[in-house]
Amino acid sequence: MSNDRPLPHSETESPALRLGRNPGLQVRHDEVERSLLTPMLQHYAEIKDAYPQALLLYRVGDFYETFFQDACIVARELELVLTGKEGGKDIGRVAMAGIPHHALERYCRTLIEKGYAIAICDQVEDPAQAQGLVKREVTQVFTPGTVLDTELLQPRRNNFLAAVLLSGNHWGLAYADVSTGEFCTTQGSDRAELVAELNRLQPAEILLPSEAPDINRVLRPGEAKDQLPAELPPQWCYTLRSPQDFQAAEARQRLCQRFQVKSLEGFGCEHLPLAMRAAGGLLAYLDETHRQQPVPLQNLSTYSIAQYLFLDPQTRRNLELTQTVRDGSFQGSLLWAIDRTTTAMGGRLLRRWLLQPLLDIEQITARQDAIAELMANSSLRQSLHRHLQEIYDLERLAGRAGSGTANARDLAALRDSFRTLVSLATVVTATQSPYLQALAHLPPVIEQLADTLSAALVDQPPISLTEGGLLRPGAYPELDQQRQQIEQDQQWILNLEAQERERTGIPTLKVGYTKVFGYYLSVSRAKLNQVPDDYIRKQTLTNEERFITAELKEREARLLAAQSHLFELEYQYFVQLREQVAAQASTIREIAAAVAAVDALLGLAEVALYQGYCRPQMTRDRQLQIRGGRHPVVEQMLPAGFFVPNDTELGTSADLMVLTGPNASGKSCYLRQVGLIQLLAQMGSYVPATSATLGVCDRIFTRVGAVDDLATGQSTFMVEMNETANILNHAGDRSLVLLDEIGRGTATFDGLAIAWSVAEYLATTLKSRTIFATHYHELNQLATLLPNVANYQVVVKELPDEIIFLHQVKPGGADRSYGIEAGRLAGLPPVVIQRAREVMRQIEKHSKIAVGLRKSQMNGTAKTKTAAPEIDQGELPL
Ligand SMILES: Nc1ncnc2c1ncn2[C@@H]1O[C@H](COP(=O)(O)OP(=O)(O)OP(=O)(O)O)[C@@H](O)[C@H]1O
Repeated sequence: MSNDRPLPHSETESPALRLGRNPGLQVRHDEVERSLLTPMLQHYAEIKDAYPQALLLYRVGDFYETFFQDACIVARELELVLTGKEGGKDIGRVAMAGIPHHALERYCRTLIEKGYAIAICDQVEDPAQAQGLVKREVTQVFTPGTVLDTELLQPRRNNFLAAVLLSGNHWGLAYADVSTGEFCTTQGSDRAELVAELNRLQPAEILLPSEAPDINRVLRPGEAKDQLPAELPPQWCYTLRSPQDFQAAEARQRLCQRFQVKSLEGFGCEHLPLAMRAAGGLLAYLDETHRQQPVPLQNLSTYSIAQYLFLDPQTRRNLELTQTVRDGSFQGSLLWAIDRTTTAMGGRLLRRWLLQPLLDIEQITARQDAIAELMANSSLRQSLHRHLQEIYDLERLAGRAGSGTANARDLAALRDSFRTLVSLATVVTATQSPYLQALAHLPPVIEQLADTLSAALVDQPPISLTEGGLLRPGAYPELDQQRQQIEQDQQWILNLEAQERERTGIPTLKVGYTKVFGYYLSVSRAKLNQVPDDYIRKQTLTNEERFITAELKEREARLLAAQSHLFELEYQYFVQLREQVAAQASTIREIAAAVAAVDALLGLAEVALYQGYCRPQMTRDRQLQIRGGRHPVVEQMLPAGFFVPNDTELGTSADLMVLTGPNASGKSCYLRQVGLIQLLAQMGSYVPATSATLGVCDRIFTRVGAVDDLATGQSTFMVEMNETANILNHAGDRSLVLLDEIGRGTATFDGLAIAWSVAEYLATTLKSRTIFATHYHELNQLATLLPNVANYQVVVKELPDEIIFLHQVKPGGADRSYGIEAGRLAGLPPVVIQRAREVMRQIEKHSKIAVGLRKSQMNGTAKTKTAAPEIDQGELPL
């Protein structure tokens, strides 16, 4: 249902508008004469002035209401009914849309996902006690990159806030996840690398210094593209910030102050000005959005993108690492196929490993060693798995404790996790891998915290922190004393019923309690004549009369005062406990990182065992040898045993493989399989093959499929050419290049010419290890001309009426694509198929290129670069 309907004209048009505006437009909060608004709307408008960049959700009774322009947005985005509310004298009705308070989190999540910032304005006094307008204040501001609330975050994904600083072609990038405290920074000199890095992080919000007048404005995805530098993709959410926060001196001072250091030398960015300035700009924003309590961050860590295998955005997309190309779903992605982690922390780390594969063989080997050890010990695996199931999200819980937002259930979750960690330490004592050993030696403070929390907190505390029931009896003598007094008074009230029944002779007399009237004695109408003189009438109902006595009132007052004092005390002791935990936030996070790594490795060990993966041997040379390789995702999608394994050999004799074969025979699948095996190996995982020896790659490039990029106004062919240019400008002899059907989107002969020269350049100049899948069978000639090119084909079995796909990759070149056969299988009308066959025969007979190729095939195998095929588009005599 769309409620994006404008209010009737008469409802919004009013003489009280200060500014002239087009009739029919919704009135904004800053367009009306304030003094004419109702007191509540005046207050709303004042607060809205202070938070112009956010949607203001204003608590009224059981609803969070929005008014004016925010109401129109909220109604549209959340598909809510847009109503109106009387705005005040001469104002008429103004737009209003509300969400029920109990559904706040759900709706906030949707708004944040759509890139809005939200300010929550709560009632901060009891409406029953309020004199006049209830006091309200903004208690929380959520922006897409700064949310801390667990309910608003996805458990298995980081929620990154990034800050970007551009200076010519140079750039600085800092990012933080406020829920886990991770805070990193880097800089570089190629903007394409910046975009690739942003693509890896998928930030929820990017801060950008800007001279634009509307500083702090949140540009939602796709909005105000013209305010962004050309390279920065518009699909993210950007917040424009004052350049002041990004100035070197200011940024440096802010960072030093925050981390209590004299220089940033220890963090590695003292001499990386752009990295430092981006980090300072990011911190300034966090300080502003979390004024009441600073976000607890881990120490700033400086990294270089050259430490990791470089994957550009299209390669990440084409290899379907975290989502499929077709519909963006998680199912069918590589992460889906290999994620067997138990904890959310492990899930987040595995995603990071996948998107940031390693270059360092020692680091890769360390992960492989851990996987091998886990694979060899099934009881260790089972025991670890059982323990991991009992460990909550320590990273985020530590963050909530540190930011003062953890409730008693969060501390109980930490307590239970700490206890599990203590027992887990004994499980891993006899292990070898440093990854596992990291959990064997728990810092003593973890056990101490487990004891403190166990002694203090009840087993299952309530969510509310102000209604008692949080702390265990016996833990705090002061609370016990208070409880004792309360119990005495409660007992007195309980005894009162029997006592009064006896005194009055009314056997049905009862003691009751309501929130509004407190304790009372209830007497049925029939027995009213037996009520003693000291009873004070309080309330009359149809069948009964309710009374109090002076003594009951006094006890009640004492009881309620004692109870509220108890709740207050409990809260204070709870806050002390929370502070004790917060003080250890960084130790907890270190343990969390170790747990996450063990979880990720355990998951990889299980995939390796159950999917039959092997340990790849990693080398420093250029060898790429795979025996019995499989596509890790496709093999899981097919029934067991259906996937046909294939070998690959590159970097020894041949650098470039020309791969031909009929449509739908499995070329693209094979191409991706090689890329995925290399990537899995460099993240430290085992790989789907019977054996593999793999030289470490510096970059993997893919050019697969053809998609129009309508957003940037580029045609299919231009996208293809841009991507190819990017590959040729960045690939080297350490890179792996996977090209699928280059040159397809233009005239056949232009396409073939481009494909030929691209392949030749890759093989002769760049010497990248390359698989070049193509339907231009003419490219098979390259193997006769260049020593490091080899032909492979995906073979099919040809029967009289059909072809059978064998999905086997074998040496040699295919000479047919069976494209017409594929068209027939897809259901093209028989008459079209028939005509296509005729046309095909004519082309084969008369095309000069076909004739040229036949000639050159007959003329032998001279290995020279110049002997390209005779390409001349002849007239087709159809
Ligand atoms: N090795 C294999 N074992 C079993 N099935 C496979 C194998 N390789 C591919 N397939 C199946 O064949 C289908 C077609 O494969 P793919 O898309 O790779 O073909 P293609 O040769 O690239 O086709 P086109 O030239 O039309 O793009 C895949 O969806 C997959 O299910």
